[in-house]
Amino acid sequence: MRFLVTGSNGLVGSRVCALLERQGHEVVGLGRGPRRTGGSHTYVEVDLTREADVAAALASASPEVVIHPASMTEVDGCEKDPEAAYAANVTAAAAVARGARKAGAHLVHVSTDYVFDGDAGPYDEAALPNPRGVYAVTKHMGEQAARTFVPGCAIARTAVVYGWPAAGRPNFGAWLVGALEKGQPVKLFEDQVVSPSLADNVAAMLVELGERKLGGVWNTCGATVIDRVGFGRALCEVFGFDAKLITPTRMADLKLASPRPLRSAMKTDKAQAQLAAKPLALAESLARFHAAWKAGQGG
Ligand SMILES: NC(=O)C1=CN([C@@H]2O[C@H](COP(=O)(O)OP(=O)(O)OC[C@H]3O[C@@H](n4cnc5c(N)ncnc54)[C@H](OP(=O)(O)O)[C@@H]3O)[C@@H](O)[C@H]2O)C=CC1
Ligand SMILES: Cc1cn([C@H]2C[C@H](O)[C@@H](COP(=O)(O)OP(=O)(O)O[C@H]3O[C@@H](C)C(=O)[C@@H](O)[C@H]3O)O2)c(=O)[nH]c1=O
Repeated sequence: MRFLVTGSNGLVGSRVCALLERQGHEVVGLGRGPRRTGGSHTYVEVDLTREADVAAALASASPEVVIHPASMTEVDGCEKDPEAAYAANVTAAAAVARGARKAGAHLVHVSTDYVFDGDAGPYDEAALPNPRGVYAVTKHMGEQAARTFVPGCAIARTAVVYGWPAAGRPNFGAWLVGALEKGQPVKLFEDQVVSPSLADNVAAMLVELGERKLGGVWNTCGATVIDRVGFGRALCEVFGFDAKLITPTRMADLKLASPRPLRSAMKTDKAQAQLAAKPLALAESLARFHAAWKAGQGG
């Protein structure tokens, strides 16, 4: 099948492209600026906020499936620059969805657990979003844009994505490993309960949603619900790092620009039951993360 993947220089997009290539699909990756990933897929440089350029890229690629992970993902950055957040998370999402519609392509639109207020997680796919903060609001608007132009699209929500090697901005897992392996202390939130997700596992679920042209909302995240300190301690056990380097802290103690949900974990029963690519439990995800890290170190 012919796939178009946005954000192909980013963490999720790069893993989606790599997996599609391994599976023998034709892949066109769209990214901003020069190509920053390997692989043999076609790469096209496009600023997704430029609607005419997006339309031209989609028309020329003529994909059967579009996977759209590209986004402004710096949560505090979005709060400080709502214009940029709106452009990247709403205008671009609408442009990609319009292009997919014109091409007659299926759309897998990638979104976030942060569409929820976090007052009552874990959430299933039927739960009603109540986004707080500019990142969350614009991601929710992006979902609506995708559904407007491609009603049969998949809305794939994921959460706290980590992977090695890190592509795109530093991810939570890679940031932790980088600090802990140097013996640097870290402060982790004990009061934020999430569904950490290994990038390769997320990619596998997104690709399946594309291949099977499934629509509707899907929680495409890890299967384990855990707070950030619990994640850090589990990571220390798998990597052999000193868990005493972790100091539990509360989110309110850090003066972050954007509000964040406290309990935005998501239920994975639907994906577990209906997808061949199952959401992985934390132990398995961390084992794979560790193996990738060791391989990257030549060990
Ligand atoms: N990472 C996480 O913890 C989570 C991510 N998600 C969602 O998953 C998706 C993928 O996230 P992830 O891969 O981690 O994010 P990354 O930040 O690693 O990648 C996003 C990519 O989008 C690109 N991009 C942003 N704006 C534009 C633009 N105007 N034109 C072209 N490309 C653009 C970025 O380009 P550039 O490199 O030039 O900035 C970057 O390569 C997003 O939709 C995000 O909201 C959901 C929950 C958690
Ligand atoms: C999680 C965490 C972060 N921090 C710091 C690091 C950083 O400066 C800031 C924000 O951290 P993070 O980037 O990991 O957290 P955050 O930006 O909230 O991560 C979110 O990203 C977006 C894209 C999503 O959609 C969410 O699912 C979620 O993964 O807080 C800590 O000091 N301790 C912690 O336990």
